[in-house]
Amino acid sequence: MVEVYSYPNSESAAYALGEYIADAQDKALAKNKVFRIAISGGSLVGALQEGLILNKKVAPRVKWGQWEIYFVDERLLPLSYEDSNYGLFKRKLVNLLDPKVTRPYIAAINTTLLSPSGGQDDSIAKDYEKKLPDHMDLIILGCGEDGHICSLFPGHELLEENVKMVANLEDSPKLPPRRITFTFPYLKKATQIAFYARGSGKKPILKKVFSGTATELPSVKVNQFKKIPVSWFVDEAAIEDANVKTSTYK
Ligand SMILES: O=C(O)[C@H](O)[C@@H](O)[C@H](O)[C@H](O)COP(=O)(O)O
Repeated sequence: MVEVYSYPNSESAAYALGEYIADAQDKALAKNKVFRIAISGGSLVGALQEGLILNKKVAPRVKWGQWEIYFVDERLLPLSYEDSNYGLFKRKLVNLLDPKVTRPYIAAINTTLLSPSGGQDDSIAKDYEKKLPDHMDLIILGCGEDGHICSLFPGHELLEENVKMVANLEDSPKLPPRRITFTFPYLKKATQIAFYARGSGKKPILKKVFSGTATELPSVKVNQFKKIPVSWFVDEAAIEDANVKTSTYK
């Protein structure tokens, strides 16, 4: 079941996403001691800053010390590099937290396995897979202008991967080229999944995603997951050409 929550601008979409995440946290913590969430890179990280820190209604609800944070994909670079999703998340969120706040566990790639040749990239993927819980309470995805999610790109052989939960690739069309990524078998284990997409640049792809015919797109394959609630948080600029019923969260 897919819900599309649309807002006048990207900030209000991010604020609503923050409330949805806090609700998912509360649901998970009612059953377990930890909230296991996997996030994407890109514009989502800024939205998480808005929705979980700047959003003063949600910020006090976030129990960071009980969070385990994973990345649905990661670029195979040192964590301090501009393009590292881990580095971006630390800079944009964790470093902004009050020093008194207990820090979340954040699963980084094993950088001792990094090499210029990429000779151990498959070991980085295997090592990351070992860090993963059986499933995530929540996975938050972005949607690329080509409809990719994580580092799963339209037409790429990794879309057919049905054994590995985390795979590596060296030919990402979105730079940098060497990455690890969740695969569909792992995405399908999530309790719930949300997307965040903003801006007029996403208008063409969201029109395709909700056209009912673009079944080959990775983001559409997620919409078709059985038994996993999928929620999109979008701004009007991104969704206005899509033929889909929208509402607002809660
Ligand atoms: O590491 C990555 O590159 C992201 O995980 C990637 O999957 C992202 O979510 C999409 O490319 C959308 O990015 P934007 O939201 O910035 O367009």
